Amino acid sequence: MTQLLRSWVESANAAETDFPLNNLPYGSFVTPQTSRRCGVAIGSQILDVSALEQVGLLDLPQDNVFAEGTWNRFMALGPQHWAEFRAFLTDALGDGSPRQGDLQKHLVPMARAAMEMPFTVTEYTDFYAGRHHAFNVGSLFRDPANALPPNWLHMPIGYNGRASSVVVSGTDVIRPNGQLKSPDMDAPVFGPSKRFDMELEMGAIVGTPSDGPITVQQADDMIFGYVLLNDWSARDIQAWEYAPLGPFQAKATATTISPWIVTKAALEPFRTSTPPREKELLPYLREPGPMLFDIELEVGLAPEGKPETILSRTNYSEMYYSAAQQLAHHASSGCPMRVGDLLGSGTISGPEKQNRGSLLELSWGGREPLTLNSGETRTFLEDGDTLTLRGAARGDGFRIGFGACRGKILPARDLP
Ligand SMILES: O=C(O)/C=C/C(=O)CC(=O)CC(=O)O
Ligand SMILES: [Ca+2]
Ligand SMILES: [Mg+2]
Repeated sequence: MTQLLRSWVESANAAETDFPLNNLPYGSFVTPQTSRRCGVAIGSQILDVSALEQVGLLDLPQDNVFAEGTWNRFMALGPQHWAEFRAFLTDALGDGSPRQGDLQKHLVPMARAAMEMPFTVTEYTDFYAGRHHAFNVGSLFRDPANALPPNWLHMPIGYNGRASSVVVSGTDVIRPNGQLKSPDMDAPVFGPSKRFDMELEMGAIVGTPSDGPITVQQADDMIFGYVLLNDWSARDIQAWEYAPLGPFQAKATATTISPWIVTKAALEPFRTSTPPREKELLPYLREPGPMLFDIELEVGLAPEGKPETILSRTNYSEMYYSAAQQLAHHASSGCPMRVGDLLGSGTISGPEKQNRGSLLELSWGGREPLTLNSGETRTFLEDGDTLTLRGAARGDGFRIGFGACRGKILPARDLP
């Protein structure tokens, strides 16, 4: 098991930090004094790499890689530069580094910074690759006897989402209006969703473009890093609109991501395999090695002014298909993939009730309300609720964390 790497930034050596030297995730931030910057999380601090670039302390093949304050231009430099930059940071932030004096001036306390979107999302696709979630939703929306669609064990099913809807943690989420029609109604009405829900997912970020089919190994090599992702979902809008083309407005309100991109490099020690195949996959989808990661996940709900209740705990290793398999499938038609494309894993539910990654499943379609620590009950989200996803891979005496992925629900807009 990998050990904690010690840093001269003391807060990075604490067992409970999300951001030890082993992690070094990438984000974007502003402070009251500065415009948008690219930063690297280290303990309770952010290393301002836009400033390091400006003063000439970085050795990169191009100018102005970090000038815009997003990580897209850095991603486009490619895997060799990703590795070199990470090696530079690991060395320069390591205990006893002679660069401490130069870098110390460019540390910003996280408490003074507000996080922005770490990258510009080029396109966004969401998958449906968690077996427990697909089984549960199939049972609730369709037929418990045929819960999994016939194609499900043969390919990672997905839909094209909206890049424009992806927001960074901390952004409020306005309850959507939409067409609602329950089975007992003759005609739909238009109004606020009454079954507004979350989905606990991971997002994979494409860092290398492709133009044509790729192998699963090539797909894994193309992935730059991972974020936590909450695919906010209006179940009442979804149930009425989804046939036959899939989710549309139900999932177009917002998708929240965690502020830090945890690189694939930081997650390498935590690789794990997808579960045994129930049906043999076609060759283009077979994995040459372990391509999932052991990442513990949880979701908490805090009503306005009340303490949080943990609703669910699960693990990314529950997925049936890895992000690499999803990316290989996505490109299999010749669909070009681009730097900054975001792939949602699909909702990550586990085998037990306390491992379910959506309220749809936790409340079993609204029929079994949950009781919160405050004594209130919930089937779906109420206005004023704050939902927080957290995730970390656990090493020996350290954790590779993502920071919180949080959103608060605001009341629906007045109708147009
Ligand atoms: O089974 C359906 O009709 C729809 C399921 C979903 O909610 C789609 C989705 O976002 C997939 C996922 O997150 O796993
Ligand atoms: Ca989803
Ligand atoms: Mg969405």
